[in-house]
Amino acid sequence: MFTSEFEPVYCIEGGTLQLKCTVYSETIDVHWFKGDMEIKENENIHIIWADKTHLITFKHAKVSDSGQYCIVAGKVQKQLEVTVQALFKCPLKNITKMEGLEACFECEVEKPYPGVWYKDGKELKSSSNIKINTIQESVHKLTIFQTTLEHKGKYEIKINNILSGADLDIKEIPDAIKQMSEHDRSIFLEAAKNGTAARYNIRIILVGKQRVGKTCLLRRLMNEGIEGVESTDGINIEVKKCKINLQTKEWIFTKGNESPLSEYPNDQYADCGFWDFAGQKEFYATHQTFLSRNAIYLLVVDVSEDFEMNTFKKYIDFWLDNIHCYTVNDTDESMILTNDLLNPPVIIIGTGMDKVKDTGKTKDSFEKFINELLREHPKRKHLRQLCFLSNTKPSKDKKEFQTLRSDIFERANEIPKWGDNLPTRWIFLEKEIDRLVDNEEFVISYDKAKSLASKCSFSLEEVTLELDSFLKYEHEIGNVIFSEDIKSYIILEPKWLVDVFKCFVAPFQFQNQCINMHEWSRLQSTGHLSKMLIEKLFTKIQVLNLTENKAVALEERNEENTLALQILKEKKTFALEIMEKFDIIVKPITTANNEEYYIPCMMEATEFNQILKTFRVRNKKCSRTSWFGLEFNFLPPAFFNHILVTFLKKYSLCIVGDGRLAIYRGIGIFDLEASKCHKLVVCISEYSVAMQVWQFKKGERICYHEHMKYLTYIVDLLQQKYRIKLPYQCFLKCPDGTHHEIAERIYLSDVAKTAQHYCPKHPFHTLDELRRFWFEVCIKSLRKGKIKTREQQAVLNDRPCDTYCLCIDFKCFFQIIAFDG
Ligand SMILES: Nc1nc2c(ncn2[C@@H]2O[C@H](COP(=O)(O)OP(=O)(O)OP(=O)(O)O)[C@@H](O)[C@H]2O)c(=O)[nH]1
Repeated sequence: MFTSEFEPVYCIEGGTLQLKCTVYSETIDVHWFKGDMEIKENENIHIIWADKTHLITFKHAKVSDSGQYCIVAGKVQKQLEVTVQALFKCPLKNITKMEGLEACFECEVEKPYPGVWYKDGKELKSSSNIKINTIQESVHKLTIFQTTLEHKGKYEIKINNILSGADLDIKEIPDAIKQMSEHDRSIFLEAAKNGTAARYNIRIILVGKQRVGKTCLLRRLMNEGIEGVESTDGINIEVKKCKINLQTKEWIFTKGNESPLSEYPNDQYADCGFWDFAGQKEFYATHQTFLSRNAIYLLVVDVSEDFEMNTFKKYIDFWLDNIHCYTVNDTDESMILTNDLLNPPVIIIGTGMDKVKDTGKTKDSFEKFINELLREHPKRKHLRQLCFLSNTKPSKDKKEFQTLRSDIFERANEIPKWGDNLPTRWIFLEKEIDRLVDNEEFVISYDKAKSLASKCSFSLEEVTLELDSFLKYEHEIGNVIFSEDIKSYIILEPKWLVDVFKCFVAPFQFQNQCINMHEWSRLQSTGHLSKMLIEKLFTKIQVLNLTENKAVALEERNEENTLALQILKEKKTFALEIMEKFDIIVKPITTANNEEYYIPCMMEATEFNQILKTFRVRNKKCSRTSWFGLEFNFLPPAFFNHILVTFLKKYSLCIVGDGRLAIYRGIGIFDLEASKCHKLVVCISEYSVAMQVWQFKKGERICYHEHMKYLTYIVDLLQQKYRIKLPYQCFLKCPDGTHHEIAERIYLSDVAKTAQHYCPKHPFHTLDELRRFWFEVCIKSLRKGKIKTREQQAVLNDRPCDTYCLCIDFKCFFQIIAFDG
């Protein structure tokens, strides 16, 4: 029947596929089959014959055209093997890259054809950031040099009418990395070249007044009972005990000695950590270190209390202010959710519902109360919802806590970029650190961290550089505590630092091991922290608890213990250094080169009048300058310390008669020069810092401008360092006035309006009188027209007085005008 041979046919996808046969007579009908199906003509398939020759043509062959074909002529059939080879030897592959890195799509084709690239259906051309090229005509490449989030999308290449496509996913650089230096960012990107993975963290911070039920609420959230709950000493941190399934939103807890949750994959489960802050005020000086901008805050209040009580309002205001200062400025995108919402989110939880008679009424009046309290204040924008419950008498199925868990998860989702994409090797190192923490190794040496980093394939030549960037990132997000200037040790578990802090900063109820020590009462009155007291206070932490006697005994026994002892000593020194770093303790500068530690936040308050008496300030031979001060909308308690400690590190403290240093709670008195006739007094009260100079030499007209400038400088610097915003305004006050009372303050933003100010102690003060101690240019000379340029007149007449402050230095005058404009 057939007069032709049937050889296997081969063709490349997109090309023309032709199958041919000849039969012995023109009258014979030929039918083409693939499998059982007869092939019919369509726009891609043509079937023709001429005389004895039959031909079937596939215009654009597809890979699916491959297979066994059957050609039937009368009752005879022949088999024919057809292979259509895919055009793309190597098709495009999906790519996931960290933003900022290079992304390169590549494909290889069987036959050299030109290709056209598309992104989301639109043709792409080469540009400064995009390169399109071909290697030996068969490898097509598309390179995007510096990817941004806009480059995300579907990329395709069309070659000989065949498309190959793949997705480009761009992972955003974690926010914490964006805040770091250019150098750290480039190290991060280098590490990210070897692959990245996502990691989700939720930090839930419970805050509020003491005894309102924070710890009970934490226990309830963790599905535990509330028996035996005691007042919290410091901060109770519960981490690595809870994971949340990102899909099902189920919360998974471990209890007691159950195996840790490390087997749950990071990209499918979020790590959830709880930080329960003690409510006693004494702890506030150290709490700031552990507050975070990347957290969900549960502000707990006992709604069975009288809302109208001043303390009730004060605590809500206080915590919302504390949280609000993380909203750095209005352009910080990560903090602004929408026009009406700011991050970090806050849920107010009203406990004690079992104690109120009419729950409906309580809810209504609490809502009304919050509305009144916050009104139009921007801090209101952190508030997400109010929630009412009882810890002691929950509902039967405890559904209210389940609902709260779901709400918390929803809030976490709202925090932009809450899933951080990290270089895979960084995640490995995080896991190594978790393992150490599971074995209760909370502090490790830098060398040990280095060897762990090498184990996790950190770049060999630059292991310390990459390790430092990694540690800075982990510090920024609150997983570890690391400081580049005290590198000897790294705190892997913030709990350790909380423990160190609470050894020193805690209400007396938690310090009764010191009850019999006169050093303790000395600390309270003078701030002095003796070596013996340090040792005693350290006994509060198990791992640092080794008294000298025990130590010597150990030392005598064997060498290994000597080494252990050495490490222990080093860790104690490190603990002190780190407390110094956080301004909890300080070695003040004195003329006698003081080497002793002081702890200003643990001192009891001293009456200012008492200090005036000690220094005989009311003596005729002493004159006092006006007060210059800054009044803040809100000043976090830790800033109280930071400001005072910064002065203690720069200015030499006065020494009082009995050899005591002139440091008091919130007050430092410093000698400005060797004759000790000029004493700078810095006073920090609730929401203000004020300074005055006591002059024990008459007849001098000195301007203390540089000290005033130093104060504003450090306040601005501290805000930058801690990335919080603390708006303030400058004020002046009569020399005899009290620094902490708001009454009679003359705000610099008002002084341009009047030249004289009423004073209750004296009939009035001229502005010049108050200003001349702090500002070199007095308004009088401006008024008298000694300075005549138009700009200067403008300063005199219209400019807000903050501009005056900056204008005093004539050398700067020109720049300042430009600054204001
Ligand atoms: N009736 C009632 N009592 C509660 C409720 N929540 C907590 N308590 C009780 O209040 C007391 C203090 O509870 P904690 O959970 O320790 O309070 P806290 O806010 O953590 O206290 P600090 O750690 O000192 O700041 C305990 O005796 C609890 O039993 C509640 O909803 N109703």
